Amino acid sequence: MRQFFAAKADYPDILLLFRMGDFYELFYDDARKAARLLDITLTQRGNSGGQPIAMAGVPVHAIEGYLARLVALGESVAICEQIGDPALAKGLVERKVVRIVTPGTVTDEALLDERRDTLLLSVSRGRQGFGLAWADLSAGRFLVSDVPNEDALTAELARLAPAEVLIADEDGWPAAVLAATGLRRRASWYFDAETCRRQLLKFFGLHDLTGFGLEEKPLSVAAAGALLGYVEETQKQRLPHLTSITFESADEAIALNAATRRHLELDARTDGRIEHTLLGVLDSTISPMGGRLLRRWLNRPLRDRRVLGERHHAVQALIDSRTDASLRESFRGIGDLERILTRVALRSARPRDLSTLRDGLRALPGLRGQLSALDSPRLVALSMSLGEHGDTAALLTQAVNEHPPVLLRDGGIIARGFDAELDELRELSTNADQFLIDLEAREKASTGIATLKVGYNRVHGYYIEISKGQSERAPTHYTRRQTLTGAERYITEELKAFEDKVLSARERSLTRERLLYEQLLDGLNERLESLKQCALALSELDVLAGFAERAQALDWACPVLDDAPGIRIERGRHPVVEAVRNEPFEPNDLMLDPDRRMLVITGPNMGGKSTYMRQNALIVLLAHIGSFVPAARAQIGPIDRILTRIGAGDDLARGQSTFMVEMAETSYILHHASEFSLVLMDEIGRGTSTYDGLALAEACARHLADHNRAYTLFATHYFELTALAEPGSGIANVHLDAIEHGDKLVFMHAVKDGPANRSFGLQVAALAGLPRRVVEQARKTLIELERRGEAHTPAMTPVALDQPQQFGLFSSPSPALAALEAIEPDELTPKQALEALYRLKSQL
Ligand SMILES: Nc1ncnc2c1ncn2[C@@H]1O[C@H](COP(=O)(O)OP(=O)(O)OP(=O)(O)O)[C@@H](O)[C@H]1O
Repeated sequence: MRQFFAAKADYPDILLLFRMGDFYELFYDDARKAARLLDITLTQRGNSGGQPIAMAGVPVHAIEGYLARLVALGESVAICEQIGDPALAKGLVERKVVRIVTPGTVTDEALLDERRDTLLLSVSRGRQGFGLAWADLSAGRFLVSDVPNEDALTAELARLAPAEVLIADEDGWPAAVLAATGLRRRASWYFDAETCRRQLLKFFGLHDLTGFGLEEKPLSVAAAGALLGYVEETQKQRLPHLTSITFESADEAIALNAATRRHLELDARTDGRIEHTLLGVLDSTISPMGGRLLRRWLNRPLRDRRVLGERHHAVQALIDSRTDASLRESFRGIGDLERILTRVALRSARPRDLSTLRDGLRALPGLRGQLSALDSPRLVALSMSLGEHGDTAALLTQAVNEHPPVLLRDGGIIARGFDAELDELRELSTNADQFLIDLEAREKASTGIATLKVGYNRVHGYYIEISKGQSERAPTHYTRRQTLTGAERYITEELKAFEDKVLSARERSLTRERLLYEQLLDGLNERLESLKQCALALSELDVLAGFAERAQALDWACPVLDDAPGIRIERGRHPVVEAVRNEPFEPNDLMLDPDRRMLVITGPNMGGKSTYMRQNALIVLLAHIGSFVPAARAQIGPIDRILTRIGAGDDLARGQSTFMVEMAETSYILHHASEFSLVLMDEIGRGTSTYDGLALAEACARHLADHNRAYTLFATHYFELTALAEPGSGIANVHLDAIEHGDKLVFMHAVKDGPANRSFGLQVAALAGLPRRVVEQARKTLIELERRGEAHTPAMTPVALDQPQQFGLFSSPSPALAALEAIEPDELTPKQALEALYRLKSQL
């Protein structure tokens, strides 16, 4: 226990797994926590200070599975191993923490999600905003950025979805930070900008940070330094694969906040699954690294139209030359080079990593050959980045067996003919039998003793055995080793030498093999940078070829991104709805420009309003990651943000009601939308009473049209809003329709100009299975309301809206009005008139 307490003292905040024979044991609170998290049995063992010690354990052979579960839950774990051979230890075997596994720093293949980056994020703060630094240790990527305010920080957290977040142990952090998984508080001094700067300079061996563009960025530097400190502390080894820091500027990307990502279901549905998301439809990449790059692209649509144009052009070139299919075929054998290279750098690469790397590099000449014929600047650049790597492939071909075993431990990795010494050692152990047969024959011949035998036993080793009767004839150079009842056993110089060689040969061959393996890793590490480049180029080619495949399979078109403001989409479709529907999808156009900035979309429930709005956002987004789009034609001017307010989901966990969430998201939109933003507003105002809702919806629509001047799609059930589309307002009406066929409703799903004239709410309710009696009752109430409403519903004008009580469906006449109606002015004296006026006033 003393040993345990000493180890635990260094890791008070994380679970300590303490190796005891075939188990890793946890004690006290760690045991209780692990028992809860892992559903393992909590037991007791011995006493400490009169109290029983709580204990829980997991078997050593199953550790990776348990670690994976803990890490997924955001837990960190220190692993305390037995050092040295317990059989040789005098007394207690020595133990030491050799490995710390944290959610954001894992690099073991078994603990990582193959198609998703695992990020460690560090956040610093100052008067100008927040600094961010994040690293994907499994890929050797290290990036920083800074954001001016809490909103932008929240958006970045949603984009990066880090597995672990480091912050200074201080108060007042924004809610989004505090809600992050794997949140770890570190002492504030870890975030000291000057110390961090020195730390970065030391780590990268630099004199200043200008090369990384970080000289004037103290917040980013603080975040990066704190991150690096944590990584060095937990990894307990050199990190040669972190070679630089990239500054990522927010202006380069189309801004998407957390709500927009959620509403558009880019790579996860609200329930966290990826089926029926944009990524689910879009991802046809072959390699895991391609899959990860695509996810990064999807979460960060770019604004640089030159880069995007090159991507579109590359996809078109792959389609035109029909190269995409064969290219994709070559990717099948390539594997996850990016993560393999990290394991090479961290020296945890397994034998099969090397054979996969070898096979990948062997495929390069073929790939480059396929690319060389293509006239696309991006593909040419990628082909260059692939590099040659012929010598590395040759080295690995010579060095590594075609099909090496899984583990280094048992040898058999290094190929024959690569190293003479290893070959000889292996020869010795495998050819021992033949040597002994030969030796026996030779000795028989030279001594003339026909019964002479060569044998082996574990205690005495090799021997030559001669029966008692013949032992007189043993030559003098035979040394007696053992006497049995019927025989004598001897050893000779030659046999002794052979014994030494053979017995140690296996041991020596394994040692030799390990040495050669290390040398091989050294060699690969010298070429790490260019190999990493190659892996990145392969990932991008995989994504682009995947785009080409999708474009053809799903009939998508190349979008045009140009300077002319506006969004013009012909025959656009919703990629996900189209993919999951059995019936054909009805394509729809969109036309927005500076004179037609807002569409008020009306139509029946289930008519397709939400689908239409989202499809346009997804088309804009797809165009900005370099993909083709589900439309016949798409021409898109500059876009800076996509903002959405769609559907209502209670955020009860954060103590916000449906309406509160709706208004908070709307407020964000009104504060952030510019004339280059695409805004989707779905049924704003429905979370409150009719008048409040209508008034809010109208005011928001006006603000967006007049003030933000954003491209806005505004779906609503308030027909009153259709009156906003006055000439010169920049607002137009479009609608979706349905037709009644007896009891049935047929939704047309086609977007037409002008406002809708009916909502079909009751019909849709009936379709949804509402009891007939309820629907009938609703129908009666509706007729009554419409009768009353007709008398009171004026056109939608700003003046009318200032007096909302005048046009609502539920308004009942005021007593003052009734009294006024009863007054006959001609029959009143001036005094009575004045009194009536006072009475009326009091009735208001
Ligand atoms: N263009 C289309 N072509 C074919 N089917 C469509 C189309 N648009 C929508 N749909 C189908 O209609 C369903 C309802 O669409 P959506 O949710 O967009 O309607 P809505 O008008 O927003 O309804 P509500 O007002 O009730 O929210 C979708 O799930 C989809 O299956």
